[in-house]
Amino acid sequence: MSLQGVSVVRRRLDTLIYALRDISLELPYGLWLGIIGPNGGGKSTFARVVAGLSKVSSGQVVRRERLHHGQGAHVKRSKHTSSTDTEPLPQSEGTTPAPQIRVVMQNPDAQIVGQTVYEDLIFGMENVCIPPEEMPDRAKHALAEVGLSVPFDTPIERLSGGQKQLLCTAAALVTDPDCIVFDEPTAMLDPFARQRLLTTAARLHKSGLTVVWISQFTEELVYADEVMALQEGQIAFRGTPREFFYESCLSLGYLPPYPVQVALALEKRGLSLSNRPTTPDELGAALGAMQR
Ligand SMILES: Nc1ncnc2c1ncn2[C@@H]1O[C@H](COP(=O)(O)OP(=O)(O)OP(=O)(O)O)[C@@H](O)[C@H]1O
Repeated sequence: MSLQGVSVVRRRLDTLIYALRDISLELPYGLWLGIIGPNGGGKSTFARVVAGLSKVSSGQVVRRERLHHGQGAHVKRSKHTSSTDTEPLPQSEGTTPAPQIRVVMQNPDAQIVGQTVYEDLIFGMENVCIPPEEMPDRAKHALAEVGLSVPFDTPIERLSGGQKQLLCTAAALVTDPDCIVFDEPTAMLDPFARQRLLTTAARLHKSGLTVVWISQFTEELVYADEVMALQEGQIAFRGTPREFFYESCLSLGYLPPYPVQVALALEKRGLSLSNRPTTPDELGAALGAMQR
């Protein structure tokens, strides 16, 4: 998919504000795009545009179908001119289905609709007309994929916050999406549950899922192929996580991940680590190499 000069204008009382302003980028299949930005920076609006849940005020969203078994590519352009939001974009104009993009939001309770784990998974499948006989297998498979081993009939209120986010991810997976947009999915989780959700997403990404991961935590950006920082609806930075952490993070007002802070502190004392580590493992390897 690509966004070409996309702006989203919102009306607040008598003022028009740009929730997104002139955003152009490619989101190829298989990419992990990490997004960071302050409150009101435009992250959720971007998530909604990518998912086809928000109209754009100007510009184009071009949705390209994934190529399956030698089929020709099908390109779908959406141009919308309304400044209000929330009507789904028309998802398909031809015989080829539009790419499936699902969203996992910050608050699991706002998106879980079933009373039990299975009921919730069924709801998503009914929405996209999965044949009923396929549902139990798909549900079982999706739960296994996210590593949530609870019985189908588990009541939702028995799940922890972290388990609920895994269920939301499974509910997205049951429909076999091309892309999942995670909109600050760890904001309400403890560190253990955060890490578990992140590594689950990383595993799914390895098996081909396109991931858009929005977070206020810089250490969650290490998995990204590309990082985008949004400020006041505009792209303030685009590049690799390493470039972001070492070149732009601090100047944009974010504290880099701890291993980067250590490396920068060492750099200040004249000890440059050649690999510019971004993870504890990389930092350990760099320090280990210096000792030898
Ligand atoms: N439905 C709406 N009506 C009017 N203004 C809106 C609406 N949704 C978002 N905005 C405004 O658009 C701008 C971008 O909002 P958005 O929710 O996309 O930012 P965000 O980066 O996700 O913020 P947060 O981290 O607080 O969720 C903000 O100024 C916000 O107030």
